[in-house]
Formats: sequence, structure tokens, C-alpha cells
Amino acid sequence: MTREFLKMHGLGNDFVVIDARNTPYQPSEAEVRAIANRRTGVGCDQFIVLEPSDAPGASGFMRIRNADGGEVGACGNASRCVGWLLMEESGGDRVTFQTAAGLLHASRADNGRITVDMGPARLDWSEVPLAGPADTLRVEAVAHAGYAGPVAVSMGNPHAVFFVDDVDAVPLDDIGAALEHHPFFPERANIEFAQILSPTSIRMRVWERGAGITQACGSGSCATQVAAVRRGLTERKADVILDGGTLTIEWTEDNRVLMTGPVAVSFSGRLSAGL
Ligand SMILES: N[C@@H](CCC[C@H](N)C(=O)O)C(=O)O
Repeated sequence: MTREFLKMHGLGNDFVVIDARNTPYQPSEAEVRAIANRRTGVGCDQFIVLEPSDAPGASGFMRIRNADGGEVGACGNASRCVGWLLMEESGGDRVTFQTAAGLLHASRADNGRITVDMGPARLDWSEVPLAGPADTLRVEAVAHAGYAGPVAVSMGNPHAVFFVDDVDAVPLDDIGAALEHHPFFPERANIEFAQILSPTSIRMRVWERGAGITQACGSGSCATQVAAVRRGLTERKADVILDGGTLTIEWTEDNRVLMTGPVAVSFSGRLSAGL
């Protein structure tokens, strides 16, 4: 049986989205890699399957797989896309859905943008996780290639945020994989390099676990804003400017991280039997 899919993106971070609420779908890692392949498949950074959820109030369960086939707990840009899809379906202005990391709440914002409450930032070393006790405000064990120790944050997935003076001078292609696989990250990590432009504006580039360099990372933007506030570099609400565009991130006093940004549908299609 072939499956219908939607190709969506958030600021160029792109997804194949499959609705499996009525017909179960559990592709193997090799099948996800084949679909994500940009030459011979559809091509995507993440592969999203919307499944039924038994959580009270949830409209579905968003299962997230990276382009390498591995399953992960969070994806901010895909959360806006799935939130938008579910609100279009219901005609409502807000929706709750489930992920491996917990329940997420999405709502409509200005100019067609979507806000997702990405939940709490997790700041203890064991929650990121790191390989051993460390101050997550400055993880010196991960200082690398002249870059000082990053801030470590979990947004339901692990992030390490390095602050630099010139983000465009960072050779992300050369050092991203080594940092993702650094032995101090037992579950690997998403790697962000960030440059403070003003108290309300950060420029950030990302190397994603399981996907490499992407145009944007929603959970990475949340982690970056949390890291910047913890270091005293920005106000609680700031714009994060990525290669693919801008997200607005607010870290509230009660430890909720609110992410607002656009969603887009690129095309729909049907996976061929070979995929
Ligand atoms: N692109 C995503 C993050 C996807 C998961 C990440 N690569 C991981 O392995 O944790 C986002 O927008 O947050």
C-alpha cells in the first residue's frame, strides 16, 4: 500500500508528514532514510507521523524521526506545522497534541503565524542529558576548537548553545558532526552557534542531530533564547534569526518556552511502492 504525504516546512526546515490516525504506519529506519533522501526520495530533515493519542484532550500523537531514521522527542518547526494542520481540520484557534516529550499546545498568532508552548526548559545535567555532573551554564568538557563551553538545555531534546562574536565565521560543516557525537552527550546533541545582536535579537546557525545543517531549528531557537537569558545576554522575549527566517521566542517567568513563527505547505504526494 502506498501512503499519501504532505511536504511542509517551517523556515526551510522541511518535513514529510503522514497522517496515520486511521491506518497505522511504522516505517523502519531504512525506510525513513529512503524517504528523506534528497536525490532518490522525497527529501526532508524530519519525518513526521501523526498517530492516534489516548491522552485526554489531545488531537493526535506527533511521532518525530530525523532524516537518519532515529526517533526523537521534540521538533519545534514541525510542531507548528502539525498544530496548524490540526487547527485547519477542526476550524479552531487552539489545539493540544502529544509528543514523546509531553503534551504541546498550539494556537494561532498574528499574520498566519502559529505559537507553540514548547513546555519547560530542562536545565539539570541529567535531563539534557550529559555524561556526568556539570554546570549546564558553561559545559567546559565540551569546549571545542577554540570555542568556550556551551550552555546545555533540553527542550525535550538535547541542545548545546555556543555563544560567539561572529556566527558566520563558524565552520559548522567541519565541526558540527564531532560536536553532535561528543562523548559528553550520551544521546548526541543538536549544536547551536549564536551571536547576540541586541537584547531582543539573536543570530543563530544550527547543526541538527541526525540531520546536519538545517535552515532553522525551532527547539534549537528555544534552547538558544533560554541560554541567552541564563547568561544575562537578552531579555525574556527575543527574535532568533536563522538562515531560513525569524522565530520569536519567549521564556516566561514560570518556565514555559513560547515559540511563534510561520508554517508552509510545499506540496502533497503519494509515496511510491519502492519507498
Ligand atoms: N528541526 C527540529 C528539531 C528536530 C529534532 C532534532 N534534530 C533532534 O535530534 O533532537 C526543530 O525545529 O526543533
